[in-house]
Amino acid sequence: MSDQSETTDEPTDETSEDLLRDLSAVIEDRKENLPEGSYTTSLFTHEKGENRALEKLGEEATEFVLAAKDADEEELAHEGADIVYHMLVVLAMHDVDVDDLLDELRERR
Ligand SMILES: N=c1c2ncn([C@@H]3O[C@H](COP(=O)(O)OP(=O)(O)OP(=O)(O)O)[C@@H](O)[C@H]3O)c2ncn1[C@@H]1O[C@H](COP(=O)(O)O)[C@@H](O)[C@H]1O
Repeated sequence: MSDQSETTDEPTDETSEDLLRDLSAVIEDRKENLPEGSYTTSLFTHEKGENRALEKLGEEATEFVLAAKDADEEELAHEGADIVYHMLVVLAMHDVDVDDLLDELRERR
C-alpha cells in the first residue's frame, strides 16, 4: 500500500464516516485509473477476478478470529482494519456505495 498514515492520538475533526468515505473514494479512484504499484489495483486486475478479494477478505476474517482467540488486542485492531478495507474493495466491485452501508447501520440504531 502506498500512503497509509500512522495512527496518532492527536485530535481530529474527521468522523469515522469521513474516513470510510475517503477510503472508498481512493478505492474508486484505483478502480477507475488502475495505477501501477497499487495494492488495490492488484485486486481489481487479479487473474482470479473478484475471487482474489473475497479470498483476502476470508483470510483477514480468519486472522481476526485468531487474534481474538489469542486476546491480542493490537492485532485485533490491525486485522479489523484489513477486513474493513477488503470489504470496501468488494463493495466497490459491486458498485455498492459506502453510504448504503452507513445508511444500513444508521437505520439499525
Ligand atoms: N487500507 C488499506 C489496506 N489494508 C490492508 N491492505 C493491504 O492488504 C494486504 C493484506 O494482506 P496480508 O494480510 O496477506 O498482508 P501482509 O503483507 O501479511 O500484511 P498485514 O497482514 O500486516 O496487513 C497487505 O498488502 C496490505 O498492504 C491495504 N492496502 C491499502 N489500503 C488503503 O488503500 C489506499 C490505497 O492503497 P494502494 O492501492 O496500495 O495505493 C492506502 O492509502 C490505504 O488507505
